[in-house]
Amino acid sequence: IPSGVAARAQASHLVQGPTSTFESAEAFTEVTPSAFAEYQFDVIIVGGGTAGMVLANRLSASTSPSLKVGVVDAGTFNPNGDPLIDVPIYNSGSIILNNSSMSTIGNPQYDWMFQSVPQAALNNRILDYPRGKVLGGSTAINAMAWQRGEQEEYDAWGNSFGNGNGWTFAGLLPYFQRTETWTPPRTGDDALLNGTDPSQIPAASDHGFSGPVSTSYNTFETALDAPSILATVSLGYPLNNNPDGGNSTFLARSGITRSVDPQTGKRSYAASAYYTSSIQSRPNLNVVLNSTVTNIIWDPKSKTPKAIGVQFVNNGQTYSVAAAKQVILSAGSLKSPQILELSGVGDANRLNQLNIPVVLDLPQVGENMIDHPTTAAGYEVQNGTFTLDLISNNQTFFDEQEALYNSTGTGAFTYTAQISGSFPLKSISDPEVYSAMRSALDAALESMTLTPLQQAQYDLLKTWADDGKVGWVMPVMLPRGGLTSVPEGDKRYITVAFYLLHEFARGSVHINTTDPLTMPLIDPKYMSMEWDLEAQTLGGHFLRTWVTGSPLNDFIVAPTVPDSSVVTDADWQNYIRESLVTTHHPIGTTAMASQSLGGVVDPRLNVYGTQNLRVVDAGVIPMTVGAPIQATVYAIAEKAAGLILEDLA
Ligand SMILES: Cc1cc2nc3c(=O)[nH]c(=O)nc-3n(C[C@H](O)[C@H](O)[C@H](O)COP(=O)(O)OP(=O)(O)OC[C@H]3O[C@@H](n4cnc5c(N)ncnc54)[C@H](O)[C@@H]3O)c2cc1C
Repeated sequence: IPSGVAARAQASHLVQGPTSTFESAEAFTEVTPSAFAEYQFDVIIVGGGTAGMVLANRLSASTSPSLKVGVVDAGTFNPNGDPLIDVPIYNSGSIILNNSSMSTIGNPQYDWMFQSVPQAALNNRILDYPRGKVLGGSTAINAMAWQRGEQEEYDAWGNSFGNGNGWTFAGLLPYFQRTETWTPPRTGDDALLNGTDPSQIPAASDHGFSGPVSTSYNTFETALDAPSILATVSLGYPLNNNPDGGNSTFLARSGITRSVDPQTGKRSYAASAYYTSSIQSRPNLNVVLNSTVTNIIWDPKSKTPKAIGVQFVNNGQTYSVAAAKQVILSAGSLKSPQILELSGVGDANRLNQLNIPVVLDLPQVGENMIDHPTTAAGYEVQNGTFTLDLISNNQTFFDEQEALYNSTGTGAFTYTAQISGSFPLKSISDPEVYSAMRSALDAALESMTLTPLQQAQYDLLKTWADDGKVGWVMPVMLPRGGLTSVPEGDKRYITVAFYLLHEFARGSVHINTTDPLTMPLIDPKYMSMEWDLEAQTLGGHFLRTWVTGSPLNDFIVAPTVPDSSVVTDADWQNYIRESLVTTHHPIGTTAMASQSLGGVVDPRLNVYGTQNLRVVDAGVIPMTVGAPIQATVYAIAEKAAGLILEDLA
């Protein structure tokens, strides 16, 4: 059996292998920072990530108005494509191949490599917080799950936070569709669940067919995929035929949608999709790389704070670039608040302490951080079970799959986690346990001083939990080990994990220094609310139940980590405190909500109290949805592009 080292040698071979994701490598010419700073832009986009590249594309396409658009990104871009980004299996390369240089995550060439502050409720652990630091942002390093949340969750943005009908599920649906070119899943004997007929696959009418991002379904399966779905059926849960249509609960019969091009088997992401060579050659669009924006430049003549440009640092040099009409912060939910605070927009007390002149007292900047934390459980499965462990422990399999991928873009190298769906809390809890949790929650909330936004959010969350319709935990299956324990020899594993979709904890991200190149203090405050820990504990019990469902139970040998001694609530809580990590979906730090609720941006995504300044990224999501968030961020940016063009016309 080949060693991991041999597997890594093969893998590094592959790094030179695959060809460009882009139509042609010719179009992209890197602009120098000094040349970029000289241009007279109408719009400057800070951050060429998920939202930023959508805006760059849509705004520079407009003829009325016609706009000169500049994008400043701190990361790099390889127009010839990059296997670590393009080849889906490398998303988890560091785990599968036990080598972080084989992965974008944990690799400073691609990842900001943020870390949280010590988390009091997690035994003071400091958690890694990866974020994409390349053109395309976090979509270049994410796990490619392409899911939407529940209709109620989006409707709340419009109806409960004062943003109006445009920000409801129905209002956003055209923008979800505008983003994607969707390829339906397989049916019949070829389907993930044998015999799935065309009436049981997702509704084409909910999807888009001419958008930049290619979305599709896995075509490669291990021995554990279908049994994991069927196990929930044997436990009495329904399956979801159409999880992207506004009801995302329970496991997706066809697997979840993913952002992978089914023709090439490559990741489809914000740079490959929205910045193709024809877009790269637009004369009115310029992108400057390796350049970190430090602050907004304000018009000294304007009474209300008016953004007229930004400063950025490239290779130790500071540059200023002008924006005649608009500065858009799309630096992501962990970085846009930092830029606002460094520019004097934030809580006046905090800014005063750092001697930053207060341009605008907007106390909610950087508050209201909400995420999806995760706990995972590993099991050893029967010897010889066909799992993805073969990639790291069987050289022949690796070679075959590498050759297959390079010639056809199919096979194990295209695998992304596909068994997932959200489960309402009541569907996995005993009624008595649930009602005890609810009483304790009410008591806890009564003793807290809530912001108006929290009050509105918690009212909704309690209703959703009680109604038992909105998903609360999201189980996910990975057909391999390496996540909770180091795989041994030729053994085979399954990892089951669950995301907590609706935390009550509210974290924050703030600066504690005026140095713009220092990472902000990221404090998700995970499990700081007892309810969250109890909900997460229910998730732990659910994972144990899941693997007892038939026919998955036939494969299970024994739990690895946590081991079989973890049984009671207290055991699970200890395990959760020791092992919980982020699922990488922080939102809410520049929330779109009415001013009376403490919003940072209005429904047109303008920063309250300013002129010519918007935030468009995951930070504007006022309360999280029960799904990974990339599809939602793309939809927000598509909608924002329309709003901006209307306002600038
Ligand atoms: C490891 C990981 C796995 C994930 N998995 C999934 C998944 O499977 N499915 C899913 O739906 N979601 C997933 N997500 C979440 C999702 O990808 C992100 O929430 C989303 O892409 C965020 O988009 P954004 O536009 O807000 O920010 P980003 O896409 O992160 O873009 C921000 C951009 O701004 C740039 N930037 C930041 N600060 C500055 C500055 N000061 N100056 C210049 N440029 C700057 C960054 O380099 C980056 O390009 C994952 C995220 C990560 C990190």
